Amino acid sequence: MTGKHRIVISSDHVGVDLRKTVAAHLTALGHTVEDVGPVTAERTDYPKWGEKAARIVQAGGADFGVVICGTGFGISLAANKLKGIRCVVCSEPYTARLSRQHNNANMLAFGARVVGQDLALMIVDEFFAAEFEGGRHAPRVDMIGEIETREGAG
Ligand SMILES: O=C(CO)[C@H](O)[C@H](O)[C@H](O)COP(=O)(O)O
Repeated sequence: MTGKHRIVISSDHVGVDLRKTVAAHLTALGHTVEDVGPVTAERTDYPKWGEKAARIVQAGGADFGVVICGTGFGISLAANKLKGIRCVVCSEPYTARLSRQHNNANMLAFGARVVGQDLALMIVDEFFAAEFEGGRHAPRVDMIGEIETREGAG
């Protein structure tokens, strides 16, 4: 999946400013960005924003999701509750690239209290420039889906 993507982005209250910066950056790069909020930085709860973006990715309404909270942890944990979502927390570009190449991550999370704006944009650029390599990595990613299936049936 090279080139331009459909990307949904959300945050909690901590990530609002960084989310708007990242959304503008991705739009300027030619991606189609759906910013699902929140609009203001009024205190809110990260699980609902992680779920909101993840449901859109899961339903095929976006190719990828970007979610931002204070650390990236809470909002990624919520997103990863949905079957088919592989949301990774990245605080630097190397793991962002590898998460696409090896893990076929379909959502990227980071913390607005962890990374600054410049580093966040480097992380995003690396994530969206990389492609899943398939090969030996494909059955491992499939195994994650099989765990989800077994868990759902249990
Ligand atoms: O990082 C987060 C969750 O993993 C959140 O963005 C918040 O920073 C954290 O939950 C603290 O919330 P607060 O109401 O801003 O203190």
